[in-house]
Formats: sequence, structure tokens, C-alpha cells
Amino acid sequence: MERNTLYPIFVKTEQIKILIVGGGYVAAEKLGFLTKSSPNAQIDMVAPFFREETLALVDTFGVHSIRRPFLPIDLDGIQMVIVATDNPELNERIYRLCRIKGILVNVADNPPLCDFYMGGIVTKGNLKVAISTNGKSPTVAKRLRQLFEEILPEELDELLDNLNAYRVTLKGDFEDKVAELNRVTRGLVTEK
Ligand SMILES: C[C@@]1(CC(=O)O)c2cc3[nH]c(cc4nc(cc5[nH]c(cc(n2)[C@H]1CCC(=O)O)[C@@](C)(CC(=O)O)[C@@H]5CCC(=O)O)C(CC(=O)O)=C4CCC(=O)O)c(CCC(=O)O)c3CC(=O)O
Ligand SMILES: NC(=O)C1=CN([C@@H]2O[C@H](COP(=O)(O)OP(=O)(O)OC[C@H]3O[C@@H](n4cnc5c(N)ncnc54)[C@H](O)[C@@H]3O)[C@@H](O)[C@H]2O)C=CC1
Repeated sequence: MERNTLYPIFVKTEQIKILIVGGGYVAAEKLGFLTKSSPNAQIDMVAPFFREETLALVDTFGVHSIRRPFLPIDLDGIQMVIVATDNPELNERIYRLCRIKGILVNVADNPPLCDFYMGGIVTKGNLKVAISTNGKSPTVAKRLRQLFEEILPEELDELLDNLNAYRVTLKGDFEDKVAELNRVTRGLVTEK
């Protein structure tokens, strides 16, 4: 069986700077998913033209938007880029520039030009689940996201809070704490 070898990381989006190039439908969709999961993300956007739905998100989430064509100087101080223009040659040029500068880049909906993929994301309080199909079917990632949003109970966050409160009361060395936390949560994985 083929295996997904992508490594998911959970980025502190308020500590890095993200640039989205383009302001159209695809840009709005990616910005929408990004801000849904990370409303405090620090995001710049550059495009000569912004659609209504993009502008609404720009306003809501305090995105810094620049209304002109992309310039290489836009990459200064940026750690992550999402490219979503309607100009495939430009998209590829920006991809190469990012590679040279060591900036992580995703050309939306263009897997060969992605250092990372966006995923389906479920958030319940402190819990976050990210889903990837290795690019095989974004639609399945979306459907699974919807399924988990529905079936994961809101109380899961309470469980995390309770276990965190218990965790800080535990004395003993690291191994003792691991053993105790495993003991109290064993019921979650053993059949009744
Ligand atoms: C590889 C990847 C790269 C990337 O963009 O990061 C990629 C690639 C492509 N997407 C395409 C299309 C669609 N994408 C979606 C939806 C999502 N796409 C997302 C991620 C990814 N999309 C990455 C892989 C993720 C993984 O590993 O599974 C999600 C999860 C997250 C996000 O977008 O932030 C978000 C759902 C979020 C949610 O709902 O929770 C829908 C469904 C819909 O909109 O209803 C469609 C239309 C139906 C269809 O085509 O399947 C096309 C064809 C374009 C064309 O026709 O030319 C390509 C190119 C190709 O596959 O070759
Ligand atoms: N809309 C969709 O569902 C899909 C679109 N695509 C492709 O993705 C691309 C983008 O699509 P949309 O977002 O729908 O197009 P769009 O027309 O809504 O947006 C294109 C954006 O690119 C910007 N742009 C153009 N030149 C630029 C430059 N030099 N610098 C910065 N920004 C620039 C425009 O100002 C505009 O904001 C298209 O090539 C389309 O074929 C692919 C799959 C699905």
C-alpha cells in the first residue's frame, strides 16, 4: 500500500509572516481556511485586484493588503507563501524565488509546486486534527473534516483541561507521570 509521508506541523501563525499572492476566488478560499483555523495569523496579501469575498475576509481578519502586481520585494520578511494568481508563469516564477530564498511555498491546487499542502482541519477548543489525503482527493479531506467536526464532542476540550489540571499536580519523575497519565486514560482506548 502507498503511504503518506508528509509530516504535519502545527505552525504558530501569529509568530511568522505569511504572504498570499492573488486576491481572487482561490485566494479567498485559502484565506478563508487559514483564518478559520488561525484567526490571529499575520497575513500580507498582494494583488492588483481583490474580489468582494476576499475583501470581506481582509477586513475581518486585519490582513495587510497591497493593491498592485507582485514584486520580489514582497517576499522580504516572509516565511510562508501561498500563491493563487491566474497567471501560471508568474505562479511558477514565485515558486522558484521562494525556493531560492528558503521560504516555504504552496501554489494553490498545483501539487508539483508545493513545499507543503493545506489540509482539512478540525478544531474543538484546544484540540486540532489535520487531515491529508496526500493530494489524492481534497474532496475526501473536506468530507472527513465535516464528519469529524460533527462527531467529535465539544466535551473533548473539557477532558483536555481536566487532564492538564491533573498533569500539573503530578509529582515524581517523568516516567512516573507518563505511567499515571496512561493509567487514567486507559479507559479511552480499551473496549467496554
Ligand atoms: C494537493 C493540494 C495542494 C494545496 O492546494 O494545498 C490540493 C490540490 C488540488 N485541489 C483541487 C481541487 C479542490 N480542492 C478542494 C478543497 C480543498 N483542497 C485542499 C487541499 C489541497 N488541494 C491539497 C491536498 C490536500 C490533501 O492532501 O488531501 C483543502 C483540504 C484545504 C485547503 O484548500 O486549504 C480543501 C478542503 C478544505 C475543507 O473543506 O476543509 C476541493 C473541494 C471543494 O472545494 O469542495 C476541490 C474541487 C474538487 C476536486 O477537484 O477534488 C485540485 C484540482 C484543481 C483543478 O481542477 O485544476 C487540486 C490539484 C490536483 O489535485 O492536482
Ligand atoms: N476558481 C476555481 O475554483 C479554480 C481556479 N483554478 C485556477 O486558479 C487560478 C486562479 O483562479 P481564481 O482565483 O478563480 O481567479 P481570479 O480571477 O478570481 O483571481 C486571480 C487573481 O490573481 C491576481 N493577479 C493577477 N496577476 C497578478 C500579479 N501579477 N500579482 C499578484 N496578483 C495577480 C488578480 O488580481 C486576481 O486577484 C486560475 O488560473 C484558475 O484557472 C483552478 C482550479 C479551480
